[in-house]
Amino acid sequence: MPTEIKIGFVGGGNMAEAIIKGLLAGGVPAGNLAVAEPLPARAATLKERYGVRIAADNRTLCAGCDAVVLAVKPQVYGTALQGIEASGKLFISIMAGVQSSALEALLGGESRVVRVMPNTPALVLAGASAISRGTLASEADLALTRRIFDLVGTTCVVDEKLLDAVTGVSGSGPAYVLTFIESLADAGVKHGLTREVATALAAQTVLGSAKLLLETREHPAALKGNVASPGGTTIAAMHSLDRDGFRAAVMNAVDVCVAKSIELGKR
Ligand SMILES: NC(=O)C1=CN([C@@H]2O[C@H](COP(=O)(O)OP(=O)(O)OC[C@H]3O[C@@H](n4cnc5c(N)ncnc54)[C@H](O)[C@@H]3O)[C@@H](O)[C@H]2O)C=CC1
Ligand SMILES: O=C(O)[C@@H]1CCC=N1
Repeated sequence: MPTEIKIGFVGGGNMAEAIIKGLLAGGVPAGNLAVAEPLPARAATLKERYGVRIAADNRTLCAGCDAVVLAVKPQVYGTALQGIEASGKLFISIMAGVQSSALEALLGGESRVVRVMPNTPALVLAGASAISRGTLASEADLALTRRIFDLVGTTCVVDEKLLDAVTGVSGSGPAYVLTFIESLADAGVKHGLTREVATALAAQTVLGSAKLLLETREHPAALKGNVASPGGTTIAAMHSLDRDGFRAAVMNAVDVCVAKSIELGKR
């Protein structure tokens, strides 16, 4: 990561904080990072925790940066970017749904836009991000964006049309997985475990299963088969999950999430 690059964040919420943490861990000096955040208490927290500069407003922020991360909610980006001078900068949007063409049209000029769909495990440097480049961004812009997001987890490059699917799988995915962990822990409590023990067992089971899958590169069904002994406990549980529509529930949730991402992009 070039340490001289100045990176600004429009919006200093959860995802901005995650990326800031990664950049600092990757050796970018705090003095080269700036945030424009309208909530004074939140801005003060970011300054105190990370030593980043706080810009007076979005225009001032953008004027002093080489790359600008758009980390506001999709519903407010129109007002957040009013009067911003786009030329000569890279805009990295992490907003769900918002197309690079819409940003290019709003920013005007030769605006270089790269889109990223990260996720909240970036906060502990274990995120998964998919990246795609707008029409005016260069290969170097894509490479720089990838280097930034490599600092907070894994990255891949996809066609922009697939970013809604990415949102359905990994962008929103932590919420599904955490609900699964919560349910598994609830079941443990129902059967007599303490909340603390049940949650620790459930969370480690998800972490360990993911690690097993990523390290062996086997198909999940094959690894699942290794758990299920003939006539044993697991296959009885799997039958119950299938009867209750577990897989369909997950796929339906992703359908709804993808549709919502597409809808956000049409506003
Ligand atoms: N939270 C998540 O899991 C993920 C979120 N995203 C995307 O990241 C973006 C940010 O999400 P979060 O960090 O979760 O939201 P957040 O609500 O934590 O942060 C947004 C921040 O923007 C600030 N803000 C509001 N209006 C502003 C304005 N006009 N100018 C500058 N700042 C303004 C808010 O005060 C807030 O601190 C969203 O567009 C979302 O689609 C993408 C992937 C995952
Ligand atoms: O819920 C949302 O809209 C954002 C985008 C992906 C995760 N959170």
